[in-house]
Amino acid sequence: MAPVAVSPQASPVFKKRDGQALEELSDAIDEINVLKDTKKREAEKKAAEKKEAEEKGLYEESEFDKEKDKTNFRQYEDASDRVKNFYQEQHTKQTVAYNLKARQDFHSKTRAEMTVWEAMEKLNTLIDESDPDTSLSQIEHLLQSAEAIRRDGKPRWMQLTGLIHDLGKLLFFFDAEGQWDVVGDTFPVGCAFDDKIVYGRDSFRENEDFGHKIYDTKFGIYTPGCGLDNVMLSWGHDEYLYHLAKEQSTLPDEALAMIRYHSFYPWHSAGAYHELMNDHDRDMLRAVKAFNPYDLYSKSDGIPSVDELKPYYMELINEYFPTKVLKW
Ligand SMILES: O[C@H]1[C@H](O)[C@@H](O)[C@H](O)[C@@H](O)[C@H]1O
Ligand SMILES: [Fe+2]
Repeated sequence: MAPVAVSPQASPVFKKRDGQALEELSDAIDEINVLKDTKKREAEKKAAEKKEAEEKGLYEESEFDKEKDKTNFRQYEDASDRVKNFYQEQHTKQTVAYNLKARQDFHSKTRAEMTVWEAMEKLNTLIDESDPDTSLSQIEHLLQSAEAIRRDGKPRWMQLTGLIHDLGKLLFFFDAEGQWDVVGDTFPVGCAFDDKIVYGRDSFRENEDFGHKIYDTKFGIYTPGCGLDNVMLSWGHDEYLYHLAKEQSTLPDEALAMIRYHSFYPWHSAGAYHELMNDHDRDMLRAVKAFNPYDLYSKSDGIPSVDELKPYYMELINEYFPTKVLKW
């Protein structure tokens, strides 16, 4: 073998050993790198699988309500006068003019500053006059929804959405004119009232927009496919909390849609107003439909223990509301 240029002191034996050690070291480094790489890929794969499982979970059919008789819910014809009178008033007073004013008022000030849990406690005295299915306090209804979502193994952000979805009813304690501009099913104003709304088109006879030459036409002030973001839904707790959560939480779009549209039964359950949707709304409709059973059918579940559940939900609230004290 031809002599190699090495320093005269270096013995060929050592050189050979050094070379071997170097090679071994480089092999070891390679091995570690491969291992690191595999670990990284494994972690990425796991995260992707977890995300997929979570998302699949979101759209999977609800389990908790399998044994329930669904025909017992939302029976408006047999409902009490309290419910009937509520809708009579709501359908008369939710006009385009009122809705423009309500939105202006909303943006003009901060009504209170408090945490999500404080808001739940404040809401505790309100009994919803529009609801034929529960006379429980709102904190109990919220915990029932959240617990049903949790029991079915749905994503954490969805559990939190269940917990807060009706917190907008706090409006009642601020500027509301009654319950009619806080609770109840919602519907668009500015286009024809659909017959699929509770108690039908006829229940809007006293509304000043009924028979209006623009507002009472199929598309009214809107255009086909304009997207629900551009549609004025009757003002109340959904719209109010949606704006708040959009600005002050890190909840995903699906959660915001669940909040904004959960009372829009004519759309998410009866199939009305679909011509106004855009592609994003079609995606969101799936999420809202997935949420609906937890809102509606959990009303016949047992009464949850507020104190026992508080620690779990406090952690969840802090995860998605980084500022803790919110502007209401
Ligand atoms: O989201 C619900 C739903 O729309 C009910 O029908 C109504 O009675 C409640 O007020 C509301 O919170
Ligand atoms: Fe609600």
